[in-house]
Amino acid sequence: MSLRYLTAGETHGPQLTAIIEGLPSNLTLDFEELNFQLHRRQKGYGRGRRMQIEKDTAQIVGGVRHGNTTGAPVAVVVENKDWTHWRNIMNVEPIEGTDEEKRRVHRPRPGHADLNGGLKYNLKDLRNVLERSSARETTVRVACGAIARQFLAEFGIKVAGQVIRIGEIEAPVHNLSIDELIEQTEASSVRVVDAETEKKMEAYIDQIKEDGDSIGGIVECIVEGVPIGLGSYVQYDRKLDARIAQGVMSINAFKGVEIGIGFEAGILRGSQVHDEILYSEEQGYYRASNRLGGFEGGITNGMPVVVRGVMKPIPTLYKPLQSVDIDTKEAFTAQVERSDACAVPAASVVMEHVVAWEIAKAFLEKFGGDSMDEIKANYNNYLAQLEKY
Ligand SMILES: Cc1cc2nc3c(=O)[nH]c(=O)nc-3n(C[C@H](O)[C@H](O)[C@H](O)COP(=O)(O)O)c2cc1C
Ligand SMILES: C=C(O[C@@H]1CC(C(=O)O)=C[C@@H](OP(=O)(O)O)[C@H]1O)C(=O)O
Repeated sequence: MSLRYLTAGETHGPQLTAIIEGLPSNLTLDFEELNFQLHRRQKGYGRGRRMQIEKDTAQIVGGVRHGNTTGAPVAVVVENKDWTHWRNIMNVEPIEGTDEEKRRVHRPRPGHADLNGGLKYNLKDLRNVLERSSARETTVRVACGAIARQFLAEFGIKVAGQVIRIGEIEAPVHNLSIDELIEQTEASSVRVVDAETEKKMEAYIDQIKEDGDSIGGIVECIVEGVPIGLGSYVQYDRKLDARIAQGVMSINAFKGVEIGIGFEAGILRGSQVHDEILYSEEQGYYRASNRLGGFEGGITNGMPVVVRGVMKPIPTLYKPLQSVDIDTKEAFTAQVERSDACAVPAASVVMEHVVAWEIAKAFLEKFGGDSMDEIKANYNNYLAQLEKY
């Protein structure tokens, strides 16, 4: 059975829920580390007031005993603290009340799922759309990814993320190791490694917010220690770079994905793009560069996996754009809901976990087994095979 999960829950409902299937038994979970990852997603300069209300904590309500997975589906719950303020508005049972009391949404926000969702599901209260389309759902996606990340760590695979750009401001290129990158971005409010860029980005976000506007950016995820051979060229849906791209594109507000140098590959010559092959006794086969971001033929080549994603600006604007009231069809400005001005730093944490998930899934497909011991034996066997090749 391949690794998979489903999520359920609304942004202002009682909780988000995820059920993960396909995890092996005897994976020891570090709950503190899991909650640390949820906490990281909540941070980042430019977030709105909601993040001050929530204190995201994962409750594991199935599939784990005494800290270890059992092989059964793992069920994860994250409560919405804000629900206490929305209890009546979000009631499952019918309740009497005016539109105002029900916080009905009827002036769709351009760029959010409001209008498309309303038309598609024939919903006249667009709250029914935004409650589920909200990026609040990424909380439990991070919880699932954090478990995947712990699984990968058992095999020495490390995941880092950083912000490359917020609007007009670009972070300078650096040469840090993955451990240094993890440490330094962790200490930054915008998840960059130098203090000067951090200050510039903060001031820029302040200005955008003051203007009643929003801003997007570019984020990067790096995964080190990935073995050669995950994914496959033999079938379109087994290409791991393609699966990672789908995962990244599925994050709310993401509009594009690049692997390695990505779109630059359309500008440069072949001799400037392809990574030359080298061999040494200690390292085996390796590459002189990593422009292709760790992939050839949809298969990992042992170099770090490097993925970039672009996030558009947040659709909810405090100075709203033109829209149409779905009741009267009259021109109106879009509804204003409480909102972030910039969620790029938070989104980079989401991307790390989405990428970790896809790699863990491909890892399990290759070295699959029902327990950690079985997977480790399969993995070591494969490493020995590579060595003999
Ligand atoms: C971490 C994160 C936080 C977000 N916060 C908001 C927000 O506060 N307000 C908003 O309108 N959109 C926010 N978004 C973006 C919307 O969820 C997204 O634009 C919407 O679901 C429509 O989907 P699409 O942009 O992928 O087409 C956020 C996205 C992410 C990843
Ligand atoms: C709740 C989260 O992000 C939310 C994502 C979001 C949206 O429309 O996507 C809108 C906002 O919701 P609210 O109106 O309740 O403040 C964000 O706060 C979160 O990231 O946990």
